[in-house]
Amino acid sequence: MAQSTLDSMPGASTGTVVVTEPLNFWGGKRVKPRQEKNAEPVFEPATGRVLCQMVPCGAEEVDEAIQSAYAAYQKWSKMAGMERARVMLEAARIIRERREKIAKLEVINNGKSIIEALVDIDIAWQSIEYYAGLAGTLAGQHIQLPGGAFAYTRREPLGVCVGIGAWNYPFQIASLKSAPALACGNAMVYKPSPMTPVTAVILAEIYKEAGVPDGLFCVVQGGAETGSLLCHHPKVAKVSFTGSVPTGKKVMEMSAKSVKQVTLELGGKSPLIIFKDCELENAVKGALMANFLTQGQVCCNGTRVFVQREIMPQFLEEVVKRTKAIPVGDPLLESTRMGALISKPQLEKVLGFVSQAKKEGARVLCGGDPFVPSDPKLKGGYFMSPCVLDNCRDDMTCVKEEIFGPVMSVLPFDTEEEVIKRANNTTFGLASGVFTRDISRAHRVAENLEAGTCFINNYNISPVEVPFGGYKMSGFGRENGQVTIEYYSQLKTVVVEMGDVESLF
Ligand SMILES: NC(=O)c1ccc[n+]([C@@H]2O[C@H](COP(=O)([O-])OP(=O)(O)OC[C@H]3O[C@@H](n4cnc5c(N)ncnc54)[C@H](O)[C@@H]3O)[C@@H](O)[C@H]2O)c1
Ligand SMILES: C[N+](C)(C)CCCC=O
Repeated sequence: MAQSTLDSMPGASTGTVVVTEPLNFWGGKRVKPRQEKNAEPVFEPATGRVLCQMVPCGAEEVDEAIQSAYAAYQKWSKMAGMERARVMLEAARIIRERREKIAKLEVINNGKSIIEALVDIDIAWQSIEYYAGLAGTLAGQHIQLPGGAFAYTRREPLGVCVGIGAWNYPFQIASLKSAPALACGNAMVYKPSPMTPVTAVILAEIYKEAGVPDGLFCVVQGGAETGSLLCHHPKVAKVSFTGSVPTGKKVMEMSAKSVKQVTLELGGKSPLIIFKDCELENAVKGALMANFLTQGQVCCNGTRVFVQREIMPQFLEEVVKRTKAIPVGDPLLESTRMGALISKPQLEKVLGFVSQAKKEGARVLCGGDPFVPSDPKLKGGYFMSPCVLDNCRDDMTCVKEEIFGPVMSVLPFDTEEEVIKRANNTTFGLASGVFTRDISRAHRVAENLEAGTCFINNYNISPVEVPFGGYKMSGFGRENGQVTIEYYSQLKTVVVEMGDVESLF
């Protein structure tokens, strides 16, 4: 079964794939949905054609998946870290071996370019490999106490963790959440976005093939209702959520009812600050990387580009020239650099932001229109031309709200003090960036920006070894890096008396 969806991939082209296999996975196998009458069509963004049906899981199915994960957790958590590592390394190897096929399926479901999807799949296996490396290192402390007594700590798993993902990095988010969870000895029940249901189940099959106990990584399909069943389930110890701020708040509220641990990876409106002493070509390239990956549908994008006034004309000329040259079109072609947005409503929402920006006084320097590729099969796709907005002010909607599309807002500034104040004037705090040749300024700015990440002289690179997560309303907890072990484990203290009990009673 694992191979059936992927087997059609090598020769697959845009507009040809239909996925018919069940998309749920628990108890070690794909599971047919029970309530077919609730099926929702899932669209291929590049064509607007129906790719598959997503049937949301109800309470019984969610419970079955969680019970199956719990049974697997009891076996997996008793294995040595080194044993878990061996299985995880095998899963990473299989992903690496099938990277092209998985990337193709991701493109067909998500609309991003194949060149980006391949990187996403590489980050996925790297994450599993990285946490496999840490699995054997989990250890506690030994603490000496008076009279020969001592204490020690044990790093223990939490139990069944739930992962809830967004649609912009479907396979990668499922991997980034499950890798540290499994390394620590937990099981995971994962719910992908209802818009991108097809690749998480491939990950589940690969874990199974690699040798995890049946049920260790389960996939349940669905939207808000299924997500809420997961957050309320009494056997769930933790919820790791990636998505928007409003949904993140709901997840936190629901999890609070039974005091579940929560990690929230939420949205952003990140500032990218370009000083006049920067290396301009790199700064322009950085601004493009900060705005146009995955059609601009990236949480940590640097969508408020602050440019020091003296270099604004040169910056705009170069950034517009390069933006106009971005090849938009069939995401499965290697030459394409921008594919289709996730859905028609998302495309309309983003175009609406551009119209609103114009009404509020912004000037469109390029793009911002629906784009119809010449290839007839792409006529129904959700494409738009990447957009650069000039004449922006801090009070404009396009500067304040997360657009989640290929729209860069450019703002002038004069001094470092002023720009830091303006950059921090947001409820979000996911990422930030600074371009300058002045090393002291770079670190001073990084220190003063209220964001979970600051990129110096680059943007949107996130190796798996480096922690990633938000400040302020962009969330809390971290993904990637060693620190994430702490978010998927708990510390038990064992206190050992070696003498007699000195009782006060
Ligand atoms: N910080 C990060 O790492 C990161 C990464 C990717 C996306 N995002 C953010 O995600 C957003 C876009 O993704 P989206 O549109 O899928 O977000 P969303 O909040 O609409 O949905 C995210 C997930 O939550 C589920 N969900 C919806 N309502 C729920 C409920 N009541 N209870 C439980 N689950 C529920 C959805 O089905 C989906 O799986 C943007 O704001 C973006 O910035 C953040
Ligand atoms: C890999 N990137 C580009 C840093 C994206 C992280 C996930 C946010 O949407």
